[in-house]
Amino acid sequence: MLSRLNPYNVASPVAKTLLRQSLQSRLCCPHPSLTTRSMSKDAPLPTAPERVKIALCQLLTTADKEKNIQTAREAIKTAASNGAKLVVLPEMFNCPYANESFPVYAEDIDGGNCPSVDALAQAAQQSSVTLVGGSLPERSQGKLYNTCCVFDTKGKMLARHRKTHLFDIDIPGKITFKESTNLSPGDSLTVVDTEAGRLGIGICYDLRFPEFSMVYAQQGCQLLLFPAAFNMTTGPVHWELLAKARAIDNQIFVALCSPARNPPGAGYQAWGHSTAVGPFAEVLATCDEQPTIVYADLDFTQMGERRRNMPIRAQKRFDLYSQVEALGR
Ligand SMILES: O=C(O)CCC(=O)C(=O)O
Repeated sequence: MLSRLNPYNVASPVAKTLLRQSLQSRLCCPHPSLTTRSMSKDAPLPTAPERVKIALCQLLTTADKEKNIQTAREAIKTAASNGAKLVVLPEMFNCPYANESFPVYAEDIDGGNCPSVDALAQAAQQSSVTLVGGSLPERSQGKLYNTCCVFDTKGKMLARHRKTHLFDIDIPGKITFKESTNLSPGDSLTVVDTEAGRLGIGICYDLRFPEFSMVYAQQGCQLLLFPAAFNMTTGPVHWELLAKARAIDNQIFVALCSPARNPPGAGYQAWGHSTAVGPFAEVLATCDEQPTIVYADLDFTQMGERRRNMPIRAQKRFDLYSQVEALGR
């Protein structure tokens, strides 16, 4: 059994085996809202590494889809040549972040009409990296989603995460955005086993919901990855704070990958500041708003140490929290 004082120590070989067994048995009756990929009987789980070098590609998106795809390809190649094993792209990397753009740039992944997705698969394979392909507008059965595709080092798509919490906000005089005008929400959380570790995938606004990240931590994820595009109102105050909050809530690694900031006058100005945070809420790497690639070396064994030092998971008083859902409504 996992030690009560060390419930999260997924880095130890024994814990890894137990976690694997427990997750495999859970596959028989998975919770309908949780999608766990690459865990079929014929696809053995990749061995979780103890360390991984990640690259957060803060790309400048333009109205030219071809150009955006090419920019992504080049960044993936550069990141791999600098030793990154896991490469992450920003939210809506192939189009301007605007409700009017989503239907125009959308791709039908199931229908095979998806040049951006094909390019990502090829780039992952050519550079032999695990790729979390930011997000793009996906068209499926008459609906549009904000979708993140994850690829293995052979270019095979391991998972698709559809943004579950849509960005519908109104801060008068500052920012009003209603993603639900054109997009539909996804209905599942996405845990992906990759050569770079067990990943929990969210998109931007998903970061604001602590329960979302908590489920991923409970599922043994090592790293929470959020392609995201915060804005000039919430970015300065909430971006790093939220990354640190999710990291410290769950004693887990968190990384956020933003687009670079478009010039003043552009329809949407992203905050930038792509950032990786460790399980003690320490900023491991960050940047400003310019196009760049942020690299971070993650040592997953630190999660076990943090959780041993401060075993908050085992100390939780779930007996007192049962009304959280009712109170939240
Ligand atoms: O939560 C925020 O402040 C920004 C979220 C956002 O931009 C998004 O979900 O696309």
